[in-house]
Amino acid sequence: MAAILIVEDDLTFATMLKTWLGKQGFQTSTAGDLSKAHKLLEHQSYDLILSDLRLPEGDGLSLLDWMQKHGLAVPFIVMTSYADVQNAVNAMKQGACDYIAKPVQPAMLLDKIKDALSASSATRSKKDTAPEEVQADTESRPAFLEGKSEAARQLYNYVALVAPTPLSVLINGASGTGKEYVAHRIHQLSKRADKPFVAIDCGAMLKELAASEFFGHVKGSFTGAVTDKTGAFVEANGGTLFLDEVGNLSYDVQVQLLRAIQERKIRPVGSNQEIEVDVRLVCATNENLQQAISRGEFREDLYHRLNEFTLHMPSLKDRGEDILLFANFFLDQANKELERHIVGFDAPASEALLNYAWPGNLRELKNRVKRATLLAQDRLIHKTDLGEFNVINCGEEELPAATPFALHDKNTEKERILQALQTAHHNKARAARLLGIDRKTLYNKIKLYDIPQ
Ligand SMILES: Nc1ncnc2c1ncn2[C@@H]1O[C@H](COP(=O)(O)OP(=O)(O)OP(=O)(O)O)[C@@H](O)[C@H]1O
Repeated sequence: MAAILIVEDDLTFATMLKTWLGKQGFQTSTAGDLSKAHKLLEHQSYDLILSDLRLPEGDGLSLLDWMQKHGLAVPFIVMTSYADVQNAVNAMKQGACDYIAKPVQPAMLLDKIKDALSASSATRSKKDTAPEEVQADTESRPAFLEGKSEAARQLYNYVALVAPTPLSVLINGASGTGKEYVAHRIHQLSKRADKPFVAIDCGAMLKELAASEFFGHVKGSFTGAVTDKTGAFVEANGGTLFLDEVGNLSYDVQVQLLRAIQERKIRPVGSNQEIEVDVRLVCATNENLQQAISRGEFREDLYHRLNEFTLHMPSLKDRGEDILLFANFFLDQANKELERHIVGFDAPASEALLNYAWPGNLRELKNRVKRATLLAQDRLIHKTDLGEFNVINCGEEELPAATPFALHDKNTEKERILQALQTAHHNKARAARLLGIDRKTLYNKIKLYDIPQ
């Protein structure tokens, strides 16, 4: 039985319509004004909306607008007087599927309702019949959104310019801003798109195994080398090698890496044969490598090799217009993953999303939206579903100088690391400072305790 919402301030007419539609086999609710309509739409699902054009506190057009902002795509029929036909046409331009002039002729209204309902179920089943296509697409490459803010426009202009060139790219930006996603994008838009994209997390790599990770090894070359191993350079041959957290490489490994890049040859550990390689390097860092150079921790010659072109990732708080776009994008992803059908965010939730400083950037937004999708009781996400928004500023200067989560006891170590990561919004540099350990140690412990990243 299709459910219809009647939005009409003339109560007598609304009741007549309700009774008559009920007799035709429809389930109906009525709203006398916009706020009641908003409330009903937030809590219930409708198959069709029948709305008067003129309403107290606004009109049918503003209801359409509200629905679009909340991602509600429900067939919408406007009821209007003859004098208002131009506005009805405007409503159709804005997304209404039909209009009917008052006084309403019941037979004509019934035809229009049936047409609108069958058109909408046809669109739905068309969407439902192509799941494999959607599936294949989302599985073969990461689902990606660019955004519409000025900062995003500039970033993707640069990405489009640099991607097809052979230049090595250094992407810098705070944790969770999407550096790895941009690296993928560069690969997809490059001439190497049909060759491999290999990602190495230098932050999580043990110093002793780094050479083997990059260049491979031959069986028996060191204790534990029980089989031959192909390194990342050979795996990525012809394609792109992405080095995340490149600032974490030890000095020795930096020397070996520089040599491989300069000579375009590598030698697996324990082998005396050199292998020619052709890889494009894209690296990411959330620390200031120039400062690392001045401290003598990062080689300047390697820095210049890796940094033929720099991309700076904007923080989410500087991408105001993109916040709700990403929130809805992550909501779609979460709905699929969690098999839920949440349709959007209510006004206070949207406002909270827009006003928050997002210290954990896109990663934090994605996590909050996923959690809210799971918790939401209604069709729309409310502010309370999104959790607390009181930690507004997590800038370095705000961090306590002491190490409140310091690791003293092996039994509680994992729990403390989890707490520190949560407090630092999964920014590992900050979490490491809170714990009083360096970032490499934190990465090793994350691996040791199998903490999801
Ligand atoms: N453009 C995008 N479109 C869709 N999702 C994105 C996009 N950018 C980032 N994300 C999401 O945000 C999360 C964080 O992105 P990513 O891992 O690329 O950030 P990062 O800057 O490399 O973080 P870190 O420095 O901590 O490694 C990812 O899990 C991804 O799901």
